[in-house]
Amino acid sequence: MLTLRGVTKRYPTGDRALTDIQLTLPKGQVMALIGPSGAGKSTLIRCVNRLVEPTQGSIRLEDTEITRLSGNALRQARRSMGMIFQEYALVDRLSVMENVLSGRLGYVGFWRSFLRRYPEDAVAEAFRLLERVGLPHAIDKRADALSGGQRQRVGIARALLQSPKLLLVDEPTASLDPKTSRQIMRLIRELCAERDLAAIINIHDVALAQQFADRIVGLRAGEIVFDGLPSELTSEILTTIYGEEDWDTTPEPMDDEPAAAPPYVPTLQGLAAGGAR
Ligand SMILES: Nc1ncnc2c1ncn2[C@@H]1O[C@H](COP(=O)(O)OP(=O)(O)OP(=O)(O)O)[C@@H](O)[C@H]1O
Repeated sequence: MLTLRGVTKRYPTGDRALTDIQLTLPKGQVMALIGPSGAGKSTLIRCVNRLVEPTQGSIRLEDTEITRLSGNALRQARRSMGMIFQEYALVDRLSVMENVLSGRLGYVGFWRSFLRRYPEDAVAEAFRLLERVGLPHAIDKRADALSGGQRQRVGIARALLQSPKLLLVDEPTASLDPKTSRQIMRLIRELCAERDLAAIINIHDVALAQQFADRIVGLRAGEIVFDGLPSELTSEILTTIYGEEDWDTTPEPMDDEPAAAPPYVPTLQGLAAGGAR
């Protein structure tokens, strides 16, 4: 349903961020995009909705050749791709409901949205979505009164109000604690399953990616170096993606430290044993 062929991005500075990316994402598939800083993950996600212009290659969403569009047609195509951001991108002084409704800005006319008059069906759907993401009691709260996890739930509801065909998710858990991160990833996964919605999730946390994605794509220096199932992600493959590291050990307490519980560090072994929290 989403197909990338030969996508290359070279920034005007000369940085080559992506090289000849070939990728097909079927309907309903949740794909995690992992890789070290600077590997090109954000660039790839942003090329799909053309927030970043690919230098070469083609991007197709169902029957629409995204790379050929401009003006109104591009705006329309972007509506079919919901974006969820690391820093939530909410308007702090607006209520939760108004933030969610802003997901419809591309549909209602400028004056209507300026006057904040949204069609009844959009308001009804926003209520349903806020209920679904677990925020039915926060509808009238200002966005800046919410916790990080609640803000991300608003971001998810806003993206879904667009009725997207595809979700583009950029480090959704980077600012969240481990438990909230898991809840957010679980929510995204469940919503994708309920709606047969495909998602590309750019994420640094490999354990979360393994736990909640159907497929993992590893980028290194702008190239795909792994594309497979979460269960296929071995230490060797992690080394191919990120470089040399001892992936299977957890830190030992120092001799003079009390034997407190070690900090949670997900390991492949722990995950295989179902030990991830
Ligand atoms: N606007 C830009 N202008 C020039 N170079 C850029 C720009 N944005 C990104 N780059 C370069 O493109 C490469 C890929 O960057 P990108 O942000 O896509 O990587 P990333 O994998 O998302 O990194 P991170 O995990 O740190 O967010 C890097 O070398 C980066 O310096």
